[in-house]
Amino acid sequence: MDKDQIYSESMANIANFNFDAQVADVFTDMIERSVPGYRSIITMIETLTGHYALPGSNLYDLGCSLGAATLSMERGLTAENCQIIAVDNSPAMVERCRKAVARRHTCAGVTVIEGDILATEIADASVVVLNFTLQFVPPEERARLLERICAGMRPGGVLILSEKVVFEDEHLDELLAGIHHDFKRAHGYSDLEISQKRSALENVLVPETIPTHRERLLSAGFTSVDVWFQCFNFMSMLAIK
Ligand SMILES: Nc1ncnc2c1ncn2[C@@H]1O[C@H](C[S@+](CC[C@H]([NH3+])C(=O)[O-])CC(=O)[O-])[C@@H](O)[C@H]1O
Ligand SMILES: O=C(O)C(=O)Cc1ccccc1
Repeated sequence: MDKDQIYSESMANIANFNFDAQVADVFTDMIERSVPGYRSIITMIETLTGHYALPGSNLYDLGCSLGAATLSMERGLTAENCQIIAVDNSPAMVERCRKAVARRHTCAGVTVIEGDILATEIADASVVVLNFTLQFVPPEERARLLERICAGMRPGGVLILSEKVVFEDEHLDELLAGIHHDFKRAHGYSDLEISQKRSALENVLVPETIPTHRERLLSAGFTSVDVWFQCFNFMSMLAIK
């Protein structure tokens, strides 16, 4: 696995973060060293898929990157005749995701689509995964996307929504952001790398509070919503239709 060193040298201008080939090449290393609990969430998506997937339904991985959640869904799937649809709008990610899926010969029912999740039809779904993707969608588009996802789901289906979050309590917010930086330092990132990446993510990754996510999911039509995993300022919610 290639090591993420994208922000290791001092940069005069820091461009907005984007999912290009340079990021795609190191993405697994980057996300594992940057997101506390990422591996646990990926593993649990397997268990959750086993529990919620309904026979003959569709399963979606929206913003699939290299397909880590897609492959986890595929491993956990026991229901018959399901289709897994993985979508990402980064050509570099999609190209690598297709290769990863092709390497697993059990992945007959997986389709990888290069496209915008804001324009992807969601139909007859029992499991939908937004694993650290909604945070990159413009805030004003988020409610409409969640409404469309809910409308395209079967009753009893689940949306797994993982996000970086902020906290209303300013002291707690600073504390958990600081602990996240400690986590990154402990995983080999320098203060320069951490601060340059923070600048690149400004206005690109827009985190919200847990109550904002909960209320919007309920307004979108989900009946039961709660956090099932949290590590510092990263969490994952279940929203059941
Ligand atoms: N509008 C959009 N349409 C399609 N894709 C999008 C859009 N906006 C962003 N993306 C894609 O969403 C992904 C977000 S990464 C997901 C990790 C993965 N889920 C994982 O479980 O490893 C999270 C992170 O980097 O923190 C990128 O691949 C973008 O190209
Ligand atoms: O690195 C960070 O500070 C993050 O917030 C997580 C992240 C992980 C991978 C790509 C973009 C953001």
